[in-house]
Amino acid sequence: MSQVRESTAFDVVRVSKIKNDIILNVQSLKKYFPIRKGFFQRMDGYVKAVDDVNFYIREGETFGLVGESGCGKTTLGRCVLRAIEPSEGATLFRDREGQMRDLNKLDAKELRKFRRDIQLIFQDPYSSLNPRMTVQNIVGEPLICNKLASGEELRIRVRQLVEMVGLNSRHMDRYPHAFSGGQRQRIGIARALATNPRFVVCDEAVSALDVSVQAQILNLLQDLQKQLGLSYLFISHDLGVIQHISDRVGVMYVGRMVETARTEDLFMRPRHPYTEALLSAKPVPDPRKKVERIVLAGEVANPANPPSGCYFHPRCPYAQEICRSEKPVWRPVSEDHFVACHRAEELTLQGAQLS
Ligand SMILES: Nc1ncnc2c1ncn2[C@@H]1O[C@H](COP(=O)(O)OP(=O)(O)OP(=O)(O)O)[C@@H](O)[C@H]1O
Repeated sequence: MSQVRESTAFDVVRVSKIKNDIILNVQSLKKYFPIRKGFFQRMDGYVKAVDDVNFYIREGETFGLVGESGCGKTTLGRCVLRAIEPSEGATLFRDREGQMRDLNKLDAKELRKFRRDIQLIFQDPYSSLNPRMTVQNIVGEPLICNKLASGEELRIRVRQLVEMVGLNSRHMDRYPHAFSGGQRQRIGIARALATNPRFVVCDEAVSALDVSVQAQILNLLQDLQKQLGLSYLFISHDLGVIQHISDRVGVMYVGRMVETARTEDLFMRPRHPYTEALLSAKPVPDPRKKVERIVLAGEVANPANPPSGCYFHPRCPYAQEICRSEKPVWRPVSEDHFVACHRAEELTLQGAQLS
């Protein structure tokens, strides 16, 4: 625990010291993309894609990350994987010996070791698989690259993985084009699981699929989680999917985490006005149970030039002077429920009907 920083504005550090079931603890994470202009590519500010984000994920849990397009979900997922370098902050990950290690401080060699433990399932099962490779080669590649299997052992391991995701192992010598979208996503999952990871980032993993196929893949991910003890960071813009799969949910707005809570708590008792508005737009199967839709005024803020104070204040129906001038502190409002809103303790907000 020596690498835990003391400087965060709230209690995640304390939480992680008390609870040893946290696998990932993200602290004050930032990713600012430089904006360059003109012939000389002069620096002209930053896009604050991830702006001081804090959250944690427990072992064996699914943490759903939701928010409008462009709010920074993908960038956050990539920073956690260190597929892109964060600008600042810590990503503490529990290693197999139980120690929390800051992934952002690891050198290339150490990071390679961790890469086996942390994998990514992509959104698009059509473009993420190499069309010139067979299923055997696609799924086997991470095993070869990490020197985990070769020869007959490799073939046996790939067959196990392919069967584990519900595909017929007789089709291992076929190419991706011979499979449907759902089957391709199963191949992508088998590949992600090849190195026996403990933590998987699922970035819009079912968004490109038909609704009936979505349900099958979500069920598969849940079965695999139970079987293998996986922890997921599940990124989606679809609240229905997030509600179905997540144990806890985080809501992002313009690069910032505005609220995290257990799924039922977040849906039934939101504490941030943006979460309330997002939930009010969620489709429900029974229209008689529809809650009043909150139509937000104005546009989503520009992450290159965010507003002062709370980034949501220009659109917030509850905004007061303090919201315009001061950034709200990220703080716990009840167990496992964190929020960044000046008025979180005094507002009673409308929840959603659970479907
Ligand atoms: N490489 C980059 N260079 C500059 N800006 C970037 C880069 N990647 C992302 N951004 C910007 O960062 C912000 C967050 O983008 P990101 O793709 O993470 O959002 P998102 O919530 O995943 O959106 P979507 O659901 O549409 O994928 C956006 O304003 C985007 O334009």
